[in-house]
Amino acid sequence: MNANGAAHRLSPLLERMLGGPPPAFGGRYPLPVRLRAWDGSEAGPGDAPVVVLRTRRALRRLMWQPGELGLAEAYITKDIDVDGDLADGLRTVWRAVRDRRLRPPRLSPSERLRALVTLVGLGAAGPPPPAPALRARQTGRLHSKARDRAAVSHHYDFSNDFYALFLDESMAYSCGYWRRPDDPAYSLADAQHDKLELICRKLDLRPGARLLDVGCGWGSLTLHAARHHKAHVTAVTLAREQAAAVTRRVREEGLEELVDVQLKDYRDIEPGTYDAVSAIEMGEHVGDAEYPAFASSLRSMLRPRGRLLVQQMSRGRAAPGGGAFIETYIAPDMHMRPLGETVSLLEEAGLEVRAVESLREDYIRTIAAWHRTLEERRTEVAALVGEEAARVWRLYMVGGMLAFEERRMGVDQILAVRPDEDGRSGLTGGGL
Ligand SMILES: C[S@@+](CC[C@H](N)C(=O)[O-])C[C@H]1O[C@@H](n2cnc3c(N)ncnc32)[C@H](O)[C@@H]1O
Repeated sequence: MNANGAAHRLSPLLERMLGGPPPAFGGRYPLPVRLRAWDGSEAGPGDAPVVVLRTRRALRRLMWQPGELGLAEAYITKDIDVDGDLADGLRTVWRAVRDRRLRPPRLSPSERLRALVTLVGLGAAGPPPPAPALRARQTGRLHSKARDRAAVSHHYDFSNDFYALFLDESMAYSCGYWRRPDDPAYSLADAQHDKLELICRKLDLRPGARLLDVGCGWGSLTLHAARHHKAHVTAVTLAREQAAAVTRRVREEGLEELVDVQLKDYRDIEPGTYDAVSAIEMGEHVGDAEYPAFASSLRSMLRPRGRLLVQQMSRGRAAPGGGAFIETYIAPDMHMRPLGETVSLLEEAGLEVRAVESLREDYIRTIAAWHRTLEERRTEVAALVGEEAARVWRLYMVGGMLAFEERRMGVDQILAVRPDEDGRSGLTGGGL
């Protein structure tokens, strides 16, 4: 073993930089992971997940951009890696942050100087490396129509072929409803079908009913409602590639009489009196200040006693966005809030909330299924979108799974009605 190897020189430095406040009886918390450096040297606990610093450039990234984004970018560019299961590695780091055994880097001026000397000694000091080209660049006023269009385009116009590689055949890009999770023959496609059916039942869709599907994605609910329930659907998306795909699918299935696809912002939807409105994992894009007006416009689109189904992710008030990595590489400008606050906002808009159902565990299963397929098809994925994008998506999937597993995020279906002026809801009480 090389006791003078890079890992041995880095380990105490990182412990000093990142270690939480010392435990009651002195000493420092050891790093929660084992380090393996580019020269093959290793340091740290023997039974911990192994973080591999493949290059000296990894240190430059972390030095110039400490924290979540620097770490993520070092992973994306393959400067660092996790040996074995990425979820184990992230889970370990996340728990150490949660338990304050790790903290954001903080150094006194003299420690900073010593850190620099160590890095120079390792040949790892230098200017900041360029960021990966996949970064989203957001300009303009937050949630202006132009900025929202750009944010939506960054994520959803990325590549229809790529999404088709890992979504099930319905192309649902939202949490499924796993009715029989213990049945090995029960698949993601079954869970998405059961989710779509559940939504149609909650919305009481009957032949001829008029549904407005706001944020229709690649058309999973739109097509299901038209195909199986003979509903007339107005399907709205802000993503050009999605609108083109839904239009093509509608034509292929001969559903032109039932479906009208509109490429537009929800703020530009023509007034209507729909029997039902759905917003399936679209509200996360709306923004905090804009949500009351969004909720009002959903209500205004309903006829009296019409029903609304919102499926939406939730998150603690202290961390309403997706975090630095997701904001920069996946979906900029997302805003989530605790479930109860969304319920209040819908009620303040004049809607009556009738039922709330949590699907948190279902999202762990849904993302696990997407992730499994992306891993099984990793060669095709890399050929289609490139190795860096494949690594962005691996990080996104694994990080998302952990967030739902550890209850940092939730996802819920909220059923609401627009009562008529005499207060009648059209529902008869319990039981949907
Ligand atoms: C996560 S996808 C959900 C897709 C679909 N509902 C499903 O379950 O598969 C979010 C959708 O919201 C749409 N969206 C986001 N912001 C929007 C806006 N300002 N106006 C209209 N649609 C928007 C996106 O275009 C995308 O179709």
